[in-house]
Amino acid sequence: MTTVSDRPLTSFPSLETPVFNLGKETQPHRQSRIMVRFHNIQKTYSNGAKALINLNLQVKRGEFLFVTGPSGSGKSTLLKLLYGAEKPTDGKILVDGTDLAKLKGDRLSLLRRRIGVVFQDYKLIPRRTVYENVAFVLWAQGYTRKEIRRRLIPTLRMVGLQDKAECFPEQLSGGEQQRVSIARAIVGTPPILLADEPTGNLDYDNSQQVIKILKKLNSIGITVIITTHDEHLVRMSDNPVVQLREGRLFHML
Ligand SMILES: Nc1ncnc2c1ncn2[C@@H]1O[C@H](COP(=O)(O)OP(=O)(O)OP(=O)(O)O)[C@@H](O)[C@H]1O
Repeated sequence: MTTVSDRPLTSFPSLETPVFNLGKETQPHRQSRIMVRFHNIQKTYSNGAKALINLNLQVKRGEFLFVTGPSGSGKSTLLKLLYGAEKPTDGKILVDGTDLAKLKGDRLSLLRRRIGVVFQDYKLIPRRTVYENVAFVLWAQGYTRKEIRRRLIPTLRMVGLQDKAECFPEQLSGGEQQRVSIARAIVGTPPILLADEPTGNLDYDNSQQVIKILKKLNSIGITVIITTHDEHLVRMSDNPVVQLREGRLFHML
C-alpha cells in the first residue's frame, strides 16, 4: 500500500482565490467569515420523501465539519444542495455570502468548479490512467498542458500517488482509488471540499489515510464538510460534528 507523507503542503498550489472571482465584478470581493449558510431549508423530493426539515446550519471558513446520521437521514441530500445537484423546496443557501438561488449560467458553473466533491464510490473513468482521470477536470476548464502538469505533480504527491500516475483504476486498491478521486476534487484548488461517505468502502487503515489527507487540505485553508455514519471516525476526531436524524439537524457537544 502506498502511504501518505506527513510533510506540510509546501509545493501544493496556494489557495488565494475566493469562491467567486469572475473578474467582471465591479465591487472588490469581500471574504465572508461564514463559508456556508443553510437558512430554514426544506427538501421534499417529488415522491413526497421529506429529506430535510427546517434545517439551519453555518459552516465557518476553514472549518472541518462532520455530518453524521443513520442511512436515509438526509446527509447526501445536504451535500447535493450545496453542489447544486438538487434544489431546496424552501429556504436559502448562501455560499461565501452569495445566494445559490440567484446564480445562473456562468456563475453557477463557476460555483460548481469551486466546490470539490468526493464520493463513496470514487466515480473514476475506468479506461483512463490516474494522471488522465485527474487531468480531465483541468482539460475541461481549458488549462494548458504545461499548467496541468504543474498542478498534477504536487497533487498526486499530496495523496501519495506520484508513482501510480500511469496506472488504470482497476490496478489500484480501493484506498488508492479514493485518493485519486480526492486528487481530482482538489486539483483545481477549490476553497470548499465536500466528501460524501469517503471512507464508506474502505478498511480502517485506508479510512485513516483519507481522513489524514482531508485534514491536511483543511490545514491550508480548505473548508471541509464530510458525511459519515462511522461513529468511530467521528469520536477519534476533535472536529465539530452535527447529526441528522430523519431530516432534522442536531448540533453535538
Ligand atoms: N432522488 C430521490 N428521490 C426521492 N427520494 C429521495 C431521493 N434521494 C433521496 N431520497 C430520500 O430522501 C431521504 C434522505 O436520503 P439521503 O440519500 O440524503 O440520506 P443519507 O443520509 O445520505 O443516506 P445514506 O447514508 O444511506 O446514503 C431518504 O428518505 C431517501 O429515500
